[in-house]
Amino acid sequence: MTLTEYGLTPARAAQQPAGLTLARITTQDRTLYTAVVETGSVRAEVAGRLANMAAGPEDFPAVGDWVLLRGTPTAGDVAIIERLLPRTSVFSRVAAGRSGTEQVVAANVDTLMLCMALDENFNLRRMERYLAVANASGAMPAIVLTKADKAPDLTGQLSAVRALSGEAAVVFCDATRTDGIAALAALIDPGKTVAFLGSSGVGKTTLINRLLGEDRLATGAIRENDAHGRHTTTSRDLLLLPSGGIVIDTPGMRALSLLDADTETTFADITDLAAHCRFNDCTHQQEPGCAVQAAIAAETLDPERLASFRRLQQEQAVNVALRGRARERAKIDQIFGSRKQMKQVMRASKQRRR
Ligand SMILES: Nc1nc2c(ncn2[C@@H]2O[C@H](COP(=O)(O)OP(=O)(O)OP(=O)(O)O)[C@@H](O)[C@H]2O)c(=O)[nH]1
Ligand SMILES: [Zn+2]
Repeated sequence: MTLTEYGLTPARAAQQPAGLTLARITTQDRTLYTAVVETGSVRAEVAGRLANMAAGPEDFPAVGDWVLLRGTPTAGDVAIIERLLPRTSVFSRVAAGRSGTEQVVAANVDTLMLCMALDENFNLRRMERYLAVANASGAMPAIVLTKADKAPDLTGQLSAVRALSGEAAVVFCDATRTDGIAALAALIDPGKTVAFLGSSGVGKTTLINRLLGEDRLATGAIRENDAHGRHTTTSRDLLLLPSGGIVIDTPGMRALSLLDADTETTFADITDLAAHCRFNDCTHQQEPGCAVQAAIAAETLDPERLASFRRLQQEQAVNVALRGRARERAKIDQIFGSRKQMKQVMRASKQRRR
């Protein structure tokens, strides 16, 4: 086993200072991690406080992260995580409990496979939402249309998706055929990390199993769900594919809540049009000289796409506000223990100054 198989690049390798060992997190169970080093797997825990840690839960390692371990642990050791290396991409969700608290579920995904079935669940607005999330994450989006055997109008559906895909590759799969996922497999380069996003039942497990090779893992063996539908087997969060790719498969990754969205990139056609509106602050509703409304009148822009753009923008604004507040709370808790204690500290320091 070598770290290159786990996606180590020369640029990452250069980030290893003397006395510390580079490792990639493969599983996480609360504060206990498994990580791979050059000689194999180690169990790892975070040092009391990460050297470069700011404050929030987003600063803790997650599956896919590159970290630096204290000393030179080898396979089977229990290691201490000293530092978290910068991420190329990050996926978060709102943690259960306190509203707005961010929880990182995966990091350093190169390509995010946005999965949608071509059957009756096909929905272009949902794909726009996935694209907005992917475009904000730092990972490259790719669109994977599943269940091609159930497509009522494959050609029409493909061109509708291509019209909104931007830079993302678009492939379709039919898992009922032996060669049905070749186009997907071709998107996964050796040493690159991918993850699958899509609603329940679109066929993500089926695709991952196919990529792993059927003889290696039978369906159902990858994920042993408990009564709450969560993984009980956490040892399969980061998987090596026989073809040399890496798949991150965590439950939080599969159904993403919209924490970050990049509507500018995702709706580049609309933002380009808006640049030609007469008024800088045009809301594209009934202003004169609105280039967006003109495109709708000319039937070159789908009004539903404009509605989708608006909806995502509004949701994003709310999320940004919520997140700002949650981050502030987390910082206060970390520094002072609680808001109440912070107030006491402030009062005391005010009195001292008098
Ligand atoms: N007809 C058809 N059925 C498929 C195809 N791919 C998957 N299925 C079926 O769709 C169902 C759901 O597939 P899964 O792979 O479990 O879906 P999933 O996205 O992993 O679902 P969750 O685990 O709930 O997230 C299964 O019954 C599969 O056999 C396909 O290409 N064509
Ligand atoms: Zn306008």
